[in-house]
Amino acid sequence: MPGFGEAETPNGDLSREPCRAANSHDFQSILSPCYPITLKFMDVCYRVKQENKSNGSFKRVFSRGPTYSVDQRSTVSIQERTILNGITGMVSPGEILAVLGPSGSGKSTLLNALAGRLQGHNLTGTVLANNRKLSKPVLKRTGFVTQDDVLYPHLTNTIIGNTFIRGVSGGERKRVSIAHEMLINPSLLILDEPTSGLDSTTAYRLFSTLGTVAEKGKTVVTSVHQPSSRVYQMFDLVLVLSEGRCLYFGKGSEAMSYFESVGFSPSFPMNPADFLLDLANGT
Ligand SMILES: Nc1ncnc2c1ncn2[C@@H]1O[C@H](COP(=O)(O)OP(=O)(O)OP(=O)(O)O)[C@@H](O)[C@H]1O
Repeated sequence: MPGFGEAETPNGDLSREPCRAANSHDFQSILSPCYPITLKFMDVCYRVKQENKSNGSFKRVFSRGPTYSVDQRSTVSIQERTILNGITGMVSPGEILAVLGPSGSGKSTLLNALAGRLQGHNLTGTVLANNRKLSKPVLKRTGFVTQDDVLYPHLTNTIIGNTFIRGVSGGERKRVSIAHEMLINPSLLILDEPTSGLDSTTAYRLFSTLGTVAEKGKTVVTSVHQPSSRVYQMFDLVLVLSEGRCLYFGKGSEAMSYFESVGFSPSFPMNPADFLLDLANGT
């Protein structure tokens, strides 16, 4: 597994020669294919303001003709909701970081924050690539595969299609989206639910491919809903989210022993991912 500063040669081999861009920060070298990215994120929080409409009592109004009601005390209050709460972690070239958590726990929001896709004062905390704030050249070296298949749905004459325009299956479209992002030879590849719509064998194959991608010195961050145990063991690092908070960040292989040490262990052998999701769901 390559460490920071190890470079990929043009033929795809990993060399021990330090990557020039890791040591200098000139614009040209940052765009070269051998630029390895270590991603650090500290105390990432994302808050949104939400409108809460509450209807008070209704007054029945009687007049000639039909009876109708008037909303007398309809109020609108603005409430702040915390989607991500103090998320901290790090992932290096050659590693796969998997973000696990129940639906609505904040996985997509975190990936968007790490990919520099969330801006404004709603987002606080720090996201660094090689100890520097995310810059345009770094973002150009970042591939992002969204949860939805957004690849060319408007081009009705492609064989890709979308939900309504059948070309290829959803899973195949997903893989085309991933291949599309791989074309830019990203140093950092972020994938939101890449295995949704895939059967477990295909999901396993996909993660095997991502493992090969990581071995070439890329940094891979992915959210995943319900990985099988053989997929789980491919994750170097795991970050478990529950209602926007981090339940666990560390090596995937050490998650079970960590929870056992704090008094949580399954009563029978089970897929670590299932156990972690149960914990995140509070069951
Ligand atoms: N801009 C926003 N405004 C209001 N609510 C938001 C916003 N962004 C995210 N949320 C809410 O934050 C929560 C987390 O959303 P997010 O999509 O990150 O969850 P998730 O873990 O990826 O879910 P899923 O697995 O279902 O995709 C959800 O309840 C979502 O509705």
